[in-house]
Amino acid sequence: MPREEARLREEMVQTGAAFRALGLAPGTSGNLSARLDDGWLMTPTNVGLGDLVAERISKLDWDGNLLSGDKPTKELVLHRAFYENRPGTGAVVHLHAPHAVALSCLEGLDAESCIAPITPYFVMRVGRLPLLPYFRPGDPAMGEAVGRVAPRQACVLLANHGPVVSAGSLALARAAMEELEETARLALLLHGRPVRVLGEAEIQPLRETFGADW
Ligand SMILES: O=C(O)[C@@H](O)C(=O)COP(=O)(O)O
Ligand SMILES: [Zn+2]
Repeated sequence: MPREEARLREEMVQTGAAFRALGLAPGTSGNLSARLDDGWLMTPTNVGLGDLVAERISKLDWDGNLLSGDKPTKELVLHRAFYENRPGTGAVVHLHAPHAVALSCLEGLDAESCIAPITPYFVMRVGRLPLLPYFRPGDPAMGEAVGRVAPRQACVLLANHGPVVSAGSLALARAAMEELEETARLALLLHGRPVRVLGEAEIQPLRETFGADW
């Protein structure tokens, strides 16, 4: 096995365990993927992210055919939507992180960006967070909807389901996901209160300096 593939498998195991330890991956929810030179690694379906085994992680070719490992996540279409529509995507993470899931169940969210720019770090790590409609998990239509926004947005929130984050690497996707969850917690804490959000003049230099995915 190529050294980079072996390294990525280990990184997926460690990342899954970290999400579980943080309480962001309850039960068998959530899935991770990472890009290889000749396809993708994806977490198997129905396996807790805290219980991943490196050799059993699914390896797929660019057509989505299983090359080795266990049956892949049912959200294959969701992950592919980012890889195929967002150049530079090196990893995709979907979790049922509790505050982000709670937020995804609220009525009346701004579908263009359902968390306001309340802190600079959210702007730098996540940027805008479009809310997509509810889809049954694994629904190919969800992949199509994600594919339409992926060229412009690195992260989305699926209504009544949870967040999906793409980034250049698994480490960056993890950082963005943790920031998204923390900001969702803050947004819920602040819900119903008058909130000062960052203005365009404050956001612009953050975009320029950190190249967030806007
Ligand atoms: O919500 C779902 O069913 C999936 O999105 C999920 O989080 C876990 O599915 P698998 O990756 O197929 O286990
Ligand atoms: Zn899910």
